[in-house]
Amino acid sequence: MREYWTALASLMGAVAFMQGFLHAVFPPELRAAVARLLGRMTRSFSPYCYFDVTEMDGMSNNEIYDAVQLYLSSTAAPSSGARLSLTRPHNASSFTFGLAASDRVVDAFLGAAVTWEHVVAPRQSGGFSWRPLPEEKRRFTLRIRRGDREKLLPAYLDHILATAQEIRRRSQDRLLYTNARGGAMDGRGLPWDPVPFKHPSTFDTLAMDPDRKESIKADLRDFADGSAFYERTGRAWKRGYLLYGPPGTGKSSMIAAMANFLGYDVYDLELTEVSSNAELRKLLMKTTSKSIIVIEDIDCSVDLTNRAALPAPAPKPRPRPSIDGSVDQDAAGAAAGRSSITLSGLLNFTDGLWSCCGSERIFVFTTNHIEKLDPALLRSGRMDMHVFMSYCSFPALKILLKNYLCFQGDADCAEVMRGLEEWIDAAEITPADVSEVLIKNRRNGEKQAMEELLDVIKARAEKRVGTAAGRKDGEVEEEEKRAVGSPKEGKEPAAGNDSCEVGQDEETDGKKQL
Ligand SMILES: Nc1ncnc2c1ncn2[C@@H]1O[C@H](COP(=O)(O)OP(=O)(O)OP(=O)(O)O)[C@@H](O)[C@H]1O
Ligand SMILES: [Mg+2]
Repeated sequence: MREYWTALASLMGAVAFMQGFLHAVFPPELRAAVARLLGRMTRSFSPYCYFDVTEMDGMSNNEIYDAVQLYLSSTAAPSSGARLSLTRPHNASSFTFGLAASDRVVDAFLGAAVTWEHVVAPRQSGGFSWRPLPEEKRRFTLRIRRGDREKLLPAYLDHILATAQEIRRRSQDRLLYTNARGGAMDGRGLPWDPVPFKHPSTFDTLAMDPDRKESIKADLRDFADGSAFYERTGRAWKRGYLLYGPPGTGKSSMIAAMANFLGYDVYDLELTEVSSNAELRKLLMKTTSKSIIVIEDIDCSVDLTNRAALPAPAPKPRPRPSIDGSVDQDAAGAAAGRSSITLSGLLNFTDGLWSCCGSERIFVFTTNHIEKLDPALLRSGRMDMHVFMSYCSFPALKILLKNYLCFQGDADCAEVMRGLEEWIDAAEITPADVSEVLIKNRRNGEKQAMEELLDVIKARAEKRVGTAAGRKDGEVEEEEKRAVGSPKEGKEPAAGNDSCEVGQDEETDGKKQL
């Protein structure tokens, strides 16, 4: 035993001597160069190639690293044995999984297997940085077979980026953006202010004719799945909706329902805060795809009619005429200290070449007065769908009763239901007004709440009939014409221009009238 310990001690002494000798003869730089050379030689004989995706790209975050992390959260099945880390992104209400440090996961793409490794090493301190850097250096290393490199790489990376974007969209709560006054930029140089969008309106809670609702949902679904269609037909991947009807009929609720249905963000564009067409274009360029761009009350936002001849105010500097002699409208508007957005500027926004930067965007305009809109806005191809939000119909009322009173059609309410069905159309009451009555009476039990509603509806209908009878025929007709969204559901809407005179659910030149 003694000899054994003696032999071990002399061996360790020899190793220590050799190590000291090697360190003295071969400096660290030389050793590192030899290690690199050996690594290169092994790699050149290896059947695999390796790609590093580092967390930091210079001083900024590497977008691809984030995307890979998210992507692996969807592919790294727990059965693969990988250890997953749990995170919750900013503004999100759900958790996402990621690969933990020094773990590996195997993925397959186009029939080829690839391996991802998450490598974490401590960061060497030293060096000055304006921005605090993470204490660890993290990277993903992708290993693929040499022969698969050509076939896989670009397509696989595109697939990862697209999947990560989709996961982010699903896990992240919607955002509602508003444009800052006068195009002012925020800290990130963006003209839009985001807030979490948590509107509870969905197509289930929206009170409208079920067939029309289904057809709008189908249209939205077709749009969202229409990537190949839009590419094949050479059309920009965007769609325009014009929602019109009296106040309180659910136009804004419909926009929220659309956003929740598709999982899109909403850009609420306040036109009165935009001073020129150029600014409008900039705002458009800073929107992301998979979003709904909304202009509410388009008829009152800015005066979009007859803007061809903007008079230059006398005391202010006159706008310079351009080479062709025409007056610069933006400069004229700015000189006048007001918005100089023109109709053509707005049409370019939705229709022109600029509208195609980015993709998968829905434009929604709302108005209470469709007859006030310039026909150019309503022409075919401008707004693909014209949706008339009507007064509360009986099928819509049933949805409200279900939502507010959990009413399932009890037999002892049959009488009052018949009354509601009889009077609802004549009352021309909005879903907003019906909701108010139901909210106020919902604690009194469903039957009493419905009876209260019937009283309100009857009183309204009688008042309407009485008022109409008290006037001369001509006056009534005149009022009918002026009345906002006077046509009832199913009747032809009084759009006052050619583009709206199509039957319900009929499609003309890709534009639908609902
Ligand atoms: N069709 C509807 N289905 C369900 N709720 C509705 C509907 N219409 C109106 N409401 C209720 O009335 C409120 C006001 O509706 P909303 O703001 O969507 O109307 P609007 O048509 O946008 O009105 P405005 O023209 O004044 O902007 C909503 O908060 C919602 O609760
Ligand atoms: Mg509204």
